[in-house]
Amino acid sequence: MAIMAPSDKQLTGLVAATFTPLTEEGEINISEIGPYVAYLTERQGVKNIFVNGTTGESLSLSVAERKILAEEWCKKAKGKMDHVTVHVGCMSLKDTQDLARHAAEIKADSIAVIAPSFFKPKNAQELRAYLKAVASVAPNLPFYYYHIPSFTGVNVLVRDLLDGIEDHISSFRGVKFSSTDLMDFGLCASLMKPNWSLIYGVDEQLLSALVLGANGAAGSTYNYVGCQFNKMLAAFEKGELIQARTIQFQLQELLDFAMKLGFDLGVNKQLMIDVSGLSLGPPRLPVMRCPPDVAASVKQKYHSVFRQ
Ligand SMILES: CC(=O)N[C@@H]([C@@H](O)[C@H](O)[C@H](O)CO)[C@@H](O)CC(=O)C(=O)O
Repeated sequence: MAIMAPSDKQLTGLVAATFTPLTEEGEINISEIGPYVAYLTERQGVKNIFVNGTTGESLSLSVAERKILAEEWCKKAKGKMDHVTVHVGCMSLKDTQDLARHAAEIKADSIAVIAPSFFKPKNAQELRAYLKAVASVAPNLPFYYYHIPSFTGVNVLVRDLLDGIEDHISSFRGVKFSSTDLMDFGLCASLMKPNWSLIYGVDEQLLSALVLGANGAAGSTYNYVGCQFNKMLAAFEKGELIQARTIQFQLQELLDFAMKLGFDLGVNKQLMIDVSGLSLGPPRLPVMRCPPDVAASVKQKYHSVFRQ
């Protein structure tokens, strides 16, 4: 059994899946990361971040850019954030291992990995072998499988993956579960070990996942409505289900409105820019910038739903 580093603290609560600040020309805008960290901690009450995930456009960034970002987030989060998870998944095992090694060097608190989506693992055994090969290069870093079948097309049931996983990956610490399959999620919850975390990633139905046993939540909307979700978590913990449901319904109302107008990363990033005032720039092609009329109506909806 590997001896875990002192950074092996359990991941719980809200985790903001960060957007990547880009300049208007599409280059990394590193100078926005310090203000971004301050905005999350001070205005949203969010103390955990998930860097270079789907929201962070990781698969549209080069490995070199991802290293620069991960390094800067870790630097700026030091002493301010409780936990920095770096997503290291790429299409190639070698690139993924490279990023996993790098995350260990820069002292990230944990890593998460999606399944590759071109040549896909076909079953739990193949997925486990892939994850083991990644974890083996950073054996002291807490390791999470990141399940996001809507993007990867890898529909291996997570409960099958969990079967005996610690015999293969001693640093395994849980799952970031971004699927709407609540039966698979519930079965994972029933298999959880005390030092694992089950982090849910579909913000619009977080409350259902909390009922089933989620330890926390990682998502894009916690960047700009984290303060509301923290109220929902507090209400849930106190057993005030009606209050928790009211907040969940508010977010559903906002996203339902945005989805009808074509909610995607471009719209999501623009919403974050409008709410936070940070200069996060456009998304990277092929994702398009949010059209101004869509941005204006989603922003108006945000203010009407979350009237302070
Ligand atoms: C598919 C997707 O983008 N899911 C988001 C959610 O936060 C999502 O934007 C939200 O639930 C609205 O659908 C997160 O799970 C993604 C995430 O955590 C990441 O950056 O990897």
